[in-house]
Amino acid sequence: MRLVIKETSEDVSEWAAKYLIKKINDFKPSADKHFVLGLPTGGTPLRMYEKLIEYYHDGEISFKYVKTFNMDEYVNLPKDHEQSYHYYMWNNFFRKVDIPPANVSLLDGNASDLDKECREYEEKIVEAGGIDLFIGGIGPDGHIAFNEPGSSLASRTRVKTLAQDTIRANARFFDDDISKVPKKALSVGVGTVMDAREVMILVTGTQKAFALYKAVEEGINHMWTVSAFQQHPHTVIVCDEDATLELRVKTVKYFKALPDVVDLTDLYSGRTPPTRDDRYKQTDRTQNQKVKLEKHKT
Ligand SMILES: N[C@@H]1[C@@H](O)[C@H](O)[C@@H](COP(=O)(O)O)O[C@@H]1O
Repeated sequence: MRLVIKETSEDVSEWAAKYLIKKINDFKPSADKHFVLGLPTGGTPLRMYEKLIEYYHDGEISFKYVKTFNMDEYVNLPKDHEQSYHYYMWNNFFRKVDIPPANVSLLDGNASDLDKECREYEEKIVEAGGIDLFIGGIGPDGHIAFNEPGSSLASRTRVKTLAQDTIRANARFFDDDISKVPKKALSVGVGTVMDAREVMILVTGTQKAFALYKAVEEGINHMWTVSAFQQHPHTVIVCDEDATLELRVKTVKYFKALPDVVDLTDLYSGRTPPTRDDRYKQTDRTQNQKVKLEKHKT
């Protein structure tokens, strides 16, 4: 396991976005060789998605040959409900990049046979060739996806009843009304994520500090399901300073002293990254060219 400690949550998002871009670009995906990506929802990865969209507009990354599998979805929440993970993913990411809709897989929490839905999801992952990189976040109780404390560390995709802590934590998305939070969800299992070739977990904020300590410094324990990744050969946890508050100084110093997991400074191949203003200018230029062409035609 590698722990990458960045100063702020903004730096975590930037690092995670660049890391993913490097992984996809190094993979050189094509029509017959898709990069298969596991994706999370929640507040933590939101800024990473925004950055990926910006890099997509800058021409640094394409998702044309990427297939995605999301971690989880609430049961019985309509897909177009603002808090459904379908809504989150389409509105915060998918429809803003060039991923073909057919390449997107999300669990259907409204399926008539939920067990069948989960079984087929696992089969679909296998058919896609397995997941190259699974990105995840964690709950304050150390759960990954919806693998609540006590979940089997060998679990596969299935229906999960949410823990009271999770319902409470997610009430912020449902008008702070606990009664509105769905009580069940479909979730990939810990075993499903463990099967990925690589796992990247994002952890930010003091509210996650105890979970990070359990994940890194204590033993593997099904009461803190993220701790399972100590046994994964390629896990990188990216966290901010706030999330390290419960770690020993020794642990923090050790990980900070390690050389970078990968050099991400070459994303722009030595060029200066375009600023937001540059991007707007580019858009203006494209629009102006279109107007000129139209005028030329008439
Ligand atoms: N099922 C999701 C998890 O996949 C997510 O990691 C967690 C943390 O969310 P946040 O990033 O908003 O703290 O929330 C939910 O429980």
